[in-house]
Amino acid sequence: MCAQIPTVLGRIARLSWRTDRGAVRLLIGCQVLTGLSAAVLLTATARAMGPILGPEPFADGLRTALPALLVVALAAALGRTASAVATYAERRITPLLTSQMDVALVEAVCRVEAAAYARDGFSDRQEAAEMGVTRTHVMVTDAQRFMSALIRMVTAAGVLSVLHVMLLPLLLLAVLPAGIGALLNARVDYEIHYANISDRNVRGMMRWWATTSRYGDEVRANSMTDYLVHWYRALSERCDRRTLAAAPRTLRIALLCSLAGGVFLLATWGALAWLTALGRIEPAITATAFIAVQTTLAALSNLVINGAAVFHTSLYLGDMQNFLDDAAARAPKRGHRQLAAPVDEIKLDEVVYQYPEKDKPAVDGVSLTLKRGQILAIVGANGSGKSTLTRLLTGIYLPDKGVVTWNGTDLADADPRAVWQRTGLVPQIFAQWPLRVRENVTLGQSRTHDDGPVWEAIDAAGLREAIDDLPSGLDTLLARDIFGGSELSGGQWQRVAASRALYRKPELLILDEPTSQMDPRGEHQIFEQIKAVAADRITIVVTHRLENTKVADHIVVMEHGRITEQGRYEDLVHGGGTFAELLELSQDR
Ligand SMILES: Nc1ncnc2c1ncn2[C@@H]1O[C@H](COP(=O)(O)OP(=O)(O)OP(=O)(O)O)[C@@H](O)[C@H]1O
Repeated sequence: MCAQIPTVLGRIARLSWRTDRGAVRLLIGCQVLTGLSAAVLLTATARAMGPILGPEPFADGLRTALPALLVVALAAALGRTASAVATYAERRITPLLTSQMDVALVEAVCRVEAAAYARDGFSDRQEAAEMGVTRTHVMVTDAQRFMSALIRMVTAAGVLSVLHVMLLPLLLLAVLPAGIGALLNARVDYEIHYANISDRNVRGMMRWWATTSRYGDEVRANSMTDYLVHWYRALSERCDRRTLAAAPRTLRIALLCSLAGGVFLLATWGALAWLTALGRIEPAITATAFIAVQTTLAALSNLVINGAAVFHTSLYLGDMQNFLDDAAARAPKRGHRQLAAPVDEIKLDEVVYQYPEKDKPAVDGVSLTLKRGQILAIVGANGSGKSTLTRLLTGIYLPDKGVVTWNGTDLADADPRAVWQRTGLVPQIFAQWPLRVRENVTLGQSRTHDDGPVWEAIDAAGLREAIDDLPSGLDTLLARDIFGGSELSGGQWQRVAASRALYRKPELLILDEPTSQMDPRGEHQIFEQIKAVAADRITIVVTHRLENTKVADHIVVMEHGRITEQGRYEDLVHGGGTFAELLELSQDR
């Protein structure tokens, strides 16, 4: 365990150095000053005690000792000032370092291949890594206190060794059990933390879902509150049970270590008294010995306690580093080929994709060719693979077998940014960003000071009236939970999602159930818009409203991950297949 401490200290030093070199220099300077002042203080104390406790009259002794006493006072003041400045330097580093770690974690998660989210335990490992960010808060403080205690201990121990060689080993034995206890308890804490990760992760997610105002109506009207609170409490109790189950273990460790430490401490004081009684330590410097023992004891205690804290932190930092390494390994490793503009053809050739932990492919041997100007409609039962197919078409997922090409370039070889710069997606479940209207439309695009294109996209989705009604138009914050924020209706939010995709003027426009929450007027407008802009791009519409597929040049019907029927609307309506059956069912009311 102790072997890890230098490595962790080195890592903390490197991270801190990268964050604020000036503060690190200041911190190191203060540490050195603290150590020096402790050494000067002890030496000057020894000098002062000689005349004060010597044979000459007390007043004369005091006068003789005055210069040494002044040095003691100055050293003490210097030590305290250095310690205060060290705290300031540490406070300059910690917030920046914590934010850096936090941003690194968020960035790592945002940059992994989307397929990584479906990997078993990814989310739990992320939760474990979050603890590393939290511990960053105390990391520099722990390291600084450890180093400061080490320096104090070295200086005080030097003085103590001069007094008698036996005193230092005895003191070491007195504090060692406390150190071992702290390390063992750190390990127990970490084990409990690890055992609770899954439950804590689920609890954190459920906390958000249960308390966000977004789902407040559903929670109340469906009488979910009691169940959710009960469930939340049950999860909390399960975590608490694990924590409590470890309490006797930590008590045993603490008691045994205190006992051993107490015995050795008694032996140290006994040894000091014995050495004084035997005259091995002069009575004149017994007071110095007393202070040296006290100082070394305090420094040693701080050393082992902060050493254990550094070790404790290292466990969580280890999790965070493992997660960051894992996320880096899961970042897209595709080629760097750029795409020739415009995108004239997107082709899927015998494409297969299976989610991890699933026993059947979600998309199973699909071949398809899309040409610029074409509108493709994808229909099929729930779970037939439509959304997964759109993820393959955009390169969000790469196929397990087969290839997806854009203008003949395999997406596995293409720079994903080049692909996504040309894509506009309205997913089934879209984000309702707690941002202003303008940012909700332009998010991900370079900033423009002209609102013309934003209004154009808003008009295309029929959203102008709703935006005009908002208190600050495009500047209105769309977050009802935030002071000054406003809220839109479900259909209006869906129009925002459509505006967002249209604003990008993408070469591939994918709309997955884009009008599921819209009124007929809104739905009509969106499909008119799709037709109006179709000539410049490839458009894909995924829908269960089969009437809407009339806009499409080509329709594919998916079943169990395969294309089982395809053609134009009129062909499929009279084809006697699944499409005709589904259409008939939708009209049978
Ligand atoms: N992220 C995921 N992880 C694991 N399995 C998934 C994931 N997303 C989808 N699946 C599975 O893949 C299959 C196809 O899902 P997909 O979402 O592509 O269907 P869909 O046709 O779009 O369905 P719907 O009409 O309900 O939107 C389903 O069996 C589903 O359970």
